[in-house]
Amino acid sequence: MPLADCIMRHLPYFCRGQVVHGFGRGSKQLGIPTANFPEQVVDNLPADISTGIYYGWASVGSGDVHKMVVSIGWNPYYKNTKKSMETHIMHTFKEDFYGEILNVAIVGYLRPEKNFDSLESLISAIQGDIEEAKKRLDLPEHLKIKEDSFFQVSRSKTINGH
Ligand SMILES: Cc1cc2nc3c(=O)[nH]c(=O)nc-3n(C[C@H](O)[C@H](O)[C@H](O)COP(=O)(O)O)c2cc1C
Ligand SMILES: Nc1ncnc2c1ncn2[C@@H]1O[C@H](COP(=O)(O)OP(=O)(O)O)[C@@H](O)[C@H]1O
Ligand SMILES: [Mg+2]
Repeated sequence: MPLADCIMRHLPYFCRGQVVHGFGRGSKQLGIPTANFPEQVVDNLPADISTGIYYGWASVGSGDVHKMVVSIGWNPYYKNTKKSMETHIMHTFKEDFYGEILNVAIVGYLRPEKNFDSLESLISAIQGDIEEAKKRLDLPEHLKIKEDSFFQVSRSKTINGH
């Protein structure tokens, strides 16, 4: 089966988990903070979902649903030994949300993970991903996922306190 078919079979992919600390490499200082999922959520990803850069929707706790990009893999630029799943939400938050529940719906695939010659080229690739994701998420087929009951449930759950 072609790689893209393999990936698309799993999309949209919904998952949630508590936001944990990453490697603290200062992605925040670079203007691109990424909310990291715990190991358990990463281990639960379908075995044949390819590592790479994806886009979709995300909410924190019972908050609003925003556009997001997510990186799944070993960050070849940093040569991580542990697979990570990190979400950058296209929204300015008033404060950090470590420990809160992050809800994500992955709807599309952008590219494989790559190594880069410099930090600047990694940053501009990520900025390119963000712009591309913003555009693609305006397509009706993706916009409808924003309204999915997955996000509604997380809202009512929290509001009703169970
Ligand atoms: C949209 C997006 C694309 C990314 N693409 C790559 C990539 O191609 N190669 C790579 O090594 N890391 C990539 N990263 C991961 C960054 O290297 C990572 O977010 C950074 O190391 C910060 O890690 P930290 O949260 O542990 O501080 C990407 C991250 C995002 C959000
Ligand atoms: N727009 C955003 N997208 C993702 N995380 C954000 C955003 N704004 C603030 N944050 C906070 O920044 C943290 C991630 O920053 P980062 O520099 O990647 O550190 P870490 O290495 O701990 O993941 C998230 O866990 C979250 O609490
Ligand atoms: Mg991070």
